[in-house]
Amino acid sequence: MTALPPDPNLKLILGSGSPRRRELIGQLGLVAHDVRAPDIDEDVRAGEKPRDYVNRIALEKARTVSIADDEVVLCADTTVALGRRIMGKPEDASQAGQFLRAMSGRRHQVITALAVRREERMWQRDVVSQVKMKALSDREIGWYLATGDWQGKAGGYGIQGPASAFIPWIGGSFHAVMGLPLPETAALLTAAGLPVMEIAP
Ligand SMILES: Cc1cn([C@H]2C[C@H](O)[C@@H](COP(=O)(O)OP(=O)(O)OP(=O)(O)O)O2)c(=O)[nH]c1=O
Repeated sequence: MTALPPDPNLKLILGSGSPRRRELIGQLGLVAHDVRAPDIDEDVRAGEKPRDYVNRIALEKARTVSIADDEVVLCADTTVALGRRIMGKPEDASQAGQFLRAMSGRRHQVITALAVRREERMWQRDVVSQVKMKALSDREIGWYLATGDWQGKAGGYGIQGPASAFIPWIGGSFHAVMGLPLPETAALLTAAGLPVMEIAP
């Protein structure tokens, strides 16, 4: 991964409509100059493995967002994998319920892929985390679905919200499960020349 020198005039574009990602870049002390949500087809290809899928989607998002030469765009994709099964954002509460029943009492993986682009150069990383979900009763699933918190979240749950009551253990990065691994994000943006964690002279 080639690293470019820091350029104080470079502007950060958040290539994501996810409010979680906007909040998480704030933890790195970053404020996006603009937010441009990518609009791409997120369908899984036949036989595609979860890790290949998320990396492909993150790259496609970063290619799709229009940027000027003094801008760098950060895109990400998060998906839940139960073995080879890919669980994206559920279409409705019934599908969210199916996902939760499938994950109940088991471990699954959450993969977040990052893609940073500046002009035609691309920097990419992925982070794989393991998440254990306790055995869920129908009552617990019903309660969670009624909160509406499952909407717009891969696998139909958010570790940062009420579903935290279902997750006794994770191995990996909490922030990556939530949508953006922070050390890796800082490293990719730094490599692309965006000043992150710089001490003013
Ligand atoms: C597993 C999990 C996912 N999520 C969220 C993170 C992502 O926003 C979402 C997965 O969908 P993504 O397709 O990664 O992102 P998005 O559609 O929300 O936004 P964009 O494509 O514009 O970047 O699921 C949580 O917030 N908490 C969790 O615990």
